[in-house]
Amino acid sequence: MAPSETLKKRKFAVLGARSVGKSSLVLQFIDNVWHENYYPTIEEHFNKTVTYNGAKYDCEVIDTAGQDSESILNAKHAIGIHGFVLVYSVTSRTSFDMIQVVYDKIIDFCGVTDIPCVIVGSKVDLTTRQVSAEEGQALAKTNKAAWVETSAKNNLNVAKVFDLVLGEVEKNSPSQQGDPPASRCLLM
Ligand SMILES: Nc1nc2c(ncn2[C@@H]2O[C@H](COP(=O)(O)OP(=O)(O)OP(=O)(O)O)[C@@H](O)[C@H]2O)c(=O)[nH]1
Repeated sequence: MAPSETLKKRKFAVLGARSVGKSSLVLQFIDNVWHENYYPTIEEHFNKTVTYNGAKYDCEVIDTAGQDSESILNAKHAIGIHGFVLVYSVTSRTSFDMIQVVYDKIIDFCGVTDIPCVIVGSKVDLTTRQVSAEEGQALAKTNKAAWVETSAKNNLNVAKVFDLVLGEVEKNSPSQQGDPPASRCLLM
């Protein structure tokens, strides 16, 4: 990197129902590791430098605890966040239904109509599918979000998730030179 070139910082929150594979996705992206065992997450932060459109970005990824429809959105997972990764499992209709719930909580909290976001259908290596690709795409279209299906187990489309969310963030960056607004949330 040229001395004058500054690393752009971007912060992403990974949200979704319990056990959909958020941590597995993040760990595969950050460290290229895969764990079969399930360890519920409280909250973990990771950093990775990625290149997008020839520029280097220092990406902070927040792996959050699983949500349900009763969960209150943690302010830390909306304020100062540039892009959102919303994960459901293609093997769980309930987790798919949670995506709109979480999306709506974020836009309500931030007082905006849409957010830079990628919707992720995880665990496509499993044969017990409950949510079709068409349903995933339709949900993403409704919410003006990017969409992709992944398998953390087989490292399928994992890097693409973060490429897509970075793309959604940079799309909203006016000049694509400066920093885009971080979720446009204000603390009063
Ligand atoms: N077959 C398969 N299993 C997966 C995949 N991703 C995650 N799992 C499994 O699903 C279980 C839950 O994965 P986690 O990554 O811990 O899920 P999480 O969403 O972080 O869970 P919470 O911390 O409770 O929110 C674990 O047993 C993983 O091994 C995948 O791509 N394929």
